[in-house]
Amino acid sequence: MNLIIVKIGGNAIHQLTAEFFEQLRDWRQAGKKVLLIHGGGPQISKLADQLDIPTKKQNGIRVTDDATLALSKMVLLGDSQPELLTRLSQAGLAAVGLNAADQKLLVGKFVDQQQYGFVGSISSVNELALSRLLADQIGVLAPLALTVSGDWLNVNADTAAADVARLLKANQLYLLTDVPGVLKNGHVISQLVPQDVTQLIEENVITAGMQPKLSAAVKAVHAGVQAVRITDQLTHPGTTLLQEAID
Ligand SMILES: Nc1ncnc2c1ncn2[C@@H]1O[C@H](COP(=O)(O)OP(=O)(O)O)[C@@H](O)[C@H]1O
Ligand SMILES: CC(=O)N[C@@H](CCC(=O)OP(=O)(O)O)C(=O)O
Repeated sequence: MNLIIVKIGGNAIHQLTAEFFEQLRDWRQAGKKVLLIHGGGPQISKLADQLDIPTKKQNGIRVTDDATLALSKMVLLGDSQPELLTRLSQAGLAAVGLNAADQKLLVGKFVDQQQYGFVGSISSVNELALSRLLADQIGVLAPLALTVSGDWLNVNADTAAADVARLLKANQLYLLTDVPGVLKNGHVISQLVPQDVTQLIEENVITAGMQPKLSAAVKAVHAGVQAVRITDQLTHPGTTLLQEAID
């Protein structure tokens, strides 16, 4: 699909600039379909803390029991998504809020129920419905999925964005985060290919939240997404992950 997917982390929702909205406007005017996949992790952790529900993460993934799942749905669909939609509306951009249950948009499967509880990855997307929805508005999609038997699953937002990009063969995937790109010795690495990622993980240059982000990104380029950009601003080049190096 002629599609650009942008993942916006929970922190990034509060740091969107005028340039961000201008870029979205330019893409829409050029006839591109745009899908935003939002996070909300810091907000989920904050509410869990206020409710005395312990936060447990393994490999950057939230271990999600019944109470945490209920809380995650409430925060993502009741706070993070409307917040982003408000910003888009204020910028004069037509947008629609979406979740897995709308026209079975996202079907998911458990990652490892024993280890993570109600955590999933995306196994299929209702491409026809999504394509129609994105014809005349920007889509704003929450990182949740429904299994075929109707269980809700919490999905890491980087994984959700990369899964959807892979399944729809999006042209480009942007992972907006709180750093200007993948850093080595304090400098942004401008271009990476999958082998570099493996090496930088072994060398402990890529750690913490950057590791699941890049693993998801590598899967997306292997599946045919032309480029994945990791940056703090749509208008900054950041780090580009490509399947093969170009000069
Ligand atoms: N090589 C690296 N370059 C940049 N950031 C890195 C690197 N290794 C680990 N990180 C960490 O990864 C973080 C980004 O991942 P994460 O916190 O999960 O972001 P988000 O919430 O936007 O998904 C950075 O803030 C940084 O602390
Ligand atoms: C399973 C899992 O880890 N889900 C994430 C979904 C939100 C997310 O990823 O938000 P950020 O991008 O803001 O971190 C979570 O519960 O935090």
